[in-house]
Amino acid sequence: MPGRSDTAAAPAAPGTAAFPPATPGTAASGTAAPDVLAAERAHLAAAREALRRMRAHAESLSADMAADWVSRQYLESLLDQRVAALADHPDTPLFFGRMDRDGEDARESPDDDSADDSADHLDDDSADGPGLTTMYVGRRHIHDDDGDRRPLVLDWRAPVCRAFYQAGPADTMGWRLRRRFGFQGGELTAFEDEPLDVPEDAGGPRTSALLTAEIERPRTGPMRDIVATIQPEQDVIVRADLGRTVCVQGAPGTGKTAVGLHRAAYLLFTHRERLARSGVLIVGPNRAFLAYISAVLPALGEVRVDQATVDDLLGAPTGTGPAEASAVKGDARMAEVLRKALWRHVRKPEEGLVYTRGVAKFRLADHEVRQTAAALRGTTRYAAGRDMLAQRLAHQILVLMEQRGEAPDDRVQDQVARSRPVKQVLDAVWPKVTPEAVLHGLLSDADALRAAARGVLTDEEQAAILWPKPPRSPRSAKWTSADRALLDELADLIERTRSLGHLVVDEAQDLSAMQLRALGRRCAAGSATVLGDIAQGTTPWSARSWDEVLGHLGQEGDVTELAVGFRVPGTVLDFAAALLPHIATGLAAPRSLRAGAGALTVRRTGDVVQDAADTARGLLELEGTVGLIVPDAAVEAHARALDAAGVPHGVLDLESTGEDERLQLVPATLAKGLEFDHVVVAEPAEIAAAEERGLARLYVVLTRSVTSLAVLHAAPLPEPLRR
Ligand SMILES: Nc1ncnc2c1ncn2[C@@H]1O[C@H](COP(=O)(O)OP(=O)(O)OP(=O)(O)O)[C@@H](O)[C@H]1O
Repeated sequence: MPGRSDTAAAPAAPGTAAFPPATPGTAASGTAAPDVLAAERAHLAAAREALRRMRAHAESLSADMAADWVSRQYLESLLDQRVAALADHPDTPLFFGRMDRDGEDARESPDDDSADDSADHLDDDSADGPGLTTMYVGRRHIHDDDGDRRPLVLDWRAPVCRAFYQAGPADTMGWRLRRRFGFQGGELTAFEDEPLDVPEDAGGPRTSALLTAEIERPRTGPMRDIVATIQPEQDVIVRADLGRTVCVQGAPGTGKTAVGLHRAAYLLFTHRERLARSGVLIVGPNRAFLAYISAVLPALGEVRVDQATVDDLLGAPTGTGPAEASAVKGDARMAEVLRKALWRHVRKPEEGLVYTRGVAKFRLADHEVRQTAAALRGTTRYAAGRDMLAQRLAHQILVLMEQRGEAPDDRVQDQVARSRPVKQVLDAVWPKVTPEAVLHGLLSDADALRAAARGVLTDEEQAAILWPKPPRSPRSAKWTSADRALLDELADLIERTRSLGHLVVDEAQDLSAMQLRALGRRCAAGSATVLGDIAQGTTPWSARSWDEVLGHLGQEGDVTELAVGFRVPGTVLDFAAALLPHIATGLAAPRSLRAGAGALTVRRTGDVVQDAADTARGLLELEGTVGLIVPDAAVEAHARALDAAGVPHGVLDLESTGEDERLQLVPATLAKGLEFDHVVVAEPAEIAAAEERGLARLYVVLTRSVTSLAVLHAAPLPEPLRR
């Protein structure tokens, strides 16, 4: 896909004047506007020049003062990163907003907000904005190089910039005016003023032409950042404390993914050092989705955030299994079964321990070994327990040596612990195991499974997961995606999984309890941002409630809801919402920011495949991206029809993103999380019939468009969509 050249803030809406009014009666207008625009352009030029000087300064720094080679390499790489971060991309505006308040500008710099160092030092004092009467908000901090390093642009993540996103008439946060800028390319072409010190209801509800223009700006490639137009309710989530796990329920297009990515960028800025050590990870449903969101964090200056699918983390499946087996294997009760299965590997000793030193023999009776092993069983991770058993047995031998008048030291204890007789006892009593060997043993052997699952799984459930034809060895086993989560659980029972600092989990409603537990281990010492929509759950184990999800994740957190849809126009959203009562009772119908907007066509046709190709070709005449979303089984037929009609297109599959083509042919099961300016959906009934939660899949598919949706069908529409 093409890289984003205009990561910028909102451009002027096509067809609007250079100074689009934001709020009735408050816009820049008349003769004042050109002056204002000229002054703002002058500030942009000054900021650009200051950035050039900051970069020149960074380039002049040398790593030569480093004490040794390793430090020099490290310093050099930091300096390189700093120079790269200070690059000025001509198409990216250096600021997108401005705030004003009355008073004297104290001309002092807020705590250095630059993202190069840890910003852990940004304490509460700086949150109020020290002394500035005007501040410009942008993607990165830029300062003058005069003595007091006056900030020309503040990083949007600095505490003081919270006001740009959250101040309103109800709480002005000490500011008088918010100004948003519109850009075309790198050119500042428009501004929009919003006075904050007027009563809330004066002049009717506030709408921002620049926000609407930004949302409706045609898509050209991967997802873009929303830093210029983050909404107050989104900003609260973005800036939630690192220590807090936040769970966001939101209808399609309410900005959950965008919010999760901006939260990652915010946390990295605010806790740079801590998170550089512990790490931040974004988990998404598949590679196509990760590719789609991959440009957002780099555009925000964060290039070192890992993005992974659950398969990347737990290991790609090498086989598939029946849905009933996956459902049981995904259930949280499996954790107990696995725990029992693992600890059954610790066995009663048949013999004691005899350790020979010189002519002396030291003996521990079998009941002594048994007691020692029994005292440890289940109190630690399995591997640590084995090491501790070795040390305890060695210690008991040492006591016998002392009783004989010897004076052995710690080194002798280590020798004994590593000796052959102790190892033999360990192998008999507390053998080394691998997750694969334990699971292979469990799923191959009805007796072993019964022993571990007694009182936990029913006979039918046990039968569902028992392999009908067990593979000969763990190595030859074909592991399914559900098995991978079980292996991960076992791996953690054997050795503790390392926790990261923060995890962003998108489309979390689709994860099984066991997958959530696996992710929970990876943020056990940190926190998480959990994003999803119960109505878009398409797996047989999809979550019914967020409390349940948080419970499996092992995190305490607040559930918040995003209610306003930014992507999907009102007419399209209303059409899709007819499915809601059938897929998620209790969820309110989503609300679109652009209530009256959007073009919806529902057409019955004799030849869906041909009609879809023709419709897609017509849509390519318009600006922006086009998604042709079809039943998985029909992808090939549609690809052939597009080829025959000479319509250039990419085909999305699990590994690819359809490359650079504006038209993407999308199997229904890969549409989740994606969006296109124009969407054509082929044969909804077939999409709905293809899987157990097919209506939920259809809801996902119907909510991917920003501008228009065409639904083509030969078979009757699913009942809830017949109007
Ligand atoms: N504050 C905003 N300003 C501008 N655009 C926004 C804003 N919030 C969201 N959007 C845009 O709305 C679209 C939908 O956002 P996003 O994909 O994050 O929604 P979502 O809730 O994750 O959707 P889904 O559940 O369908 O995956 C994106 O194009 C995003 O850039």
